[in-house]
Amino acid sequence: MLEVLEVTKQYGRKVAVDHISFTVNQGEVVGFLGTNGAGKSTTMNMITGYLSCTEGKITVNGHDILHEPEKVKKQIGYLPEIPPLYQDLTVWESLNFTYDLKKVKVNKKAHLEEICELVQIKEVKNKLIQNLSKGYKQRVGLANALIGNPPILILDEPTVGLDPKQIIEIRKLISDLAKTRTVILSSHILQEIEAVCDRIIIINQGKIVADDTPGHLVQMRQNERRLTLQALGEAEKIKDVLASMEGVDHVSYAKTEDEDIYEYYIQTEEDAVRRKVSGILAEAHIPLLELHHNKPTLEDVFMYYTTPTYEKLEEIDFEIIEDDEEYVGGREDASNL
Ligand SMILES: Nc1ncnc2c1ncn2[C@@H]1O[C@H](COP(=O)(O)OP(=O)(O)OP(=O)(O)O)[C@@H](O)[C@H]1O
Repeated sequence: MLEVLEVTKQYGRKVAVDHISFTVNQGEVVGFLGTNGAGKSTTMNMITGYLSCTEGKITVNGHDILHEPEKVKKQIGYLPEIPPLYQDLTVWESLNFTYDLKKVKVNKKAHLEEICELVQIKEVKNKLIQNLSKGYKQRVGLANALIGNPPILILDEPTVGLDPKQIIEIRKLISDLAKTRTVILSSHILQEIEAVCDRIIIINQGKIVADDTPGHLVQMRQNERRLTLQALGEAEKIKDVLASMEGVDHVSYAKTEDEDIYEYYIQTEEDAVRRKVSGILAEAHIPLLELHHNKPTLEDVFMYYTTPTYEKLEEIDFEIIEDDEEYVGGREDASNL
């Protein structure tokens, strides 16, 4: 079990990680999510002992990374964002070098061959690392992390910079590895996290803002129903009609390519609103052209926990005409969750 307890990291006056705590149990596959600069790499570097904590404590199966670094490091395989590979070694030389550094005890040749088979790098074993594609370099990085059979794998953005085919291959490889190991995976790619992880930790500005299963995080946003519709007529009048409906929290609108048609964005916590919209508009003799119910996705969850209010509005795919003060309230609620 990995335990991160009230851990803080300061770079000079910059607080990169701020009193975070979480536990990862054996066999869990945890996605570590956050925007650029949120503190993911700093946290991973502290867990793996590459960086010391300014405050707090990290233990792996009861061993403190600060006091028993060798014991902890033996249990962790780390694939940093940029794998540190000696470009002028062949793949096989690189693996041998890591094996020696890690002072692994199992039969060398058999162990390294098994890993080459697992990450599918047998065919490039004798190639110089500098001549490998980025996808293969990532596999070699992963192979290095697997030397010594560590039960915990920490992977920092393992698919960044890879082409779509390589991404699919590495993702499949991670899923296979996760069957028998504890994995902490940092990524910006939500489909990746959703495909591989059974738990998500979201970090924002150095603080943990969410820690749950992907399904439950999405479910918690179910209350926030959003309807998008297009209707024909005068925008302000239509907006007033929609806003007058019981259960509607907020309405905004934006231009479409057709100058008579605006798109309306309704925020509500009641499913009944969706059922009543067409009737209300018909009563007011307003032709309804389209109506969509936007179900929350993991992307919505991520945006909810990591986006400042003003960006949240900009992120919507059309020009916002209204100022939305209710979003400000919503944001404050969000940070309390
Ligand atoms: N060595 C350093 N000195 C000073 N500040 C640093 C250092 N390393 C990171 N930071 C700062 O600490 C914060 C967290 O950085 P970190 O690299 O952990 O974020 P991240 O979530 O991994 O981001 P990314 O997704 O871009 O890799 C950022 O504001 C970053 O600028």
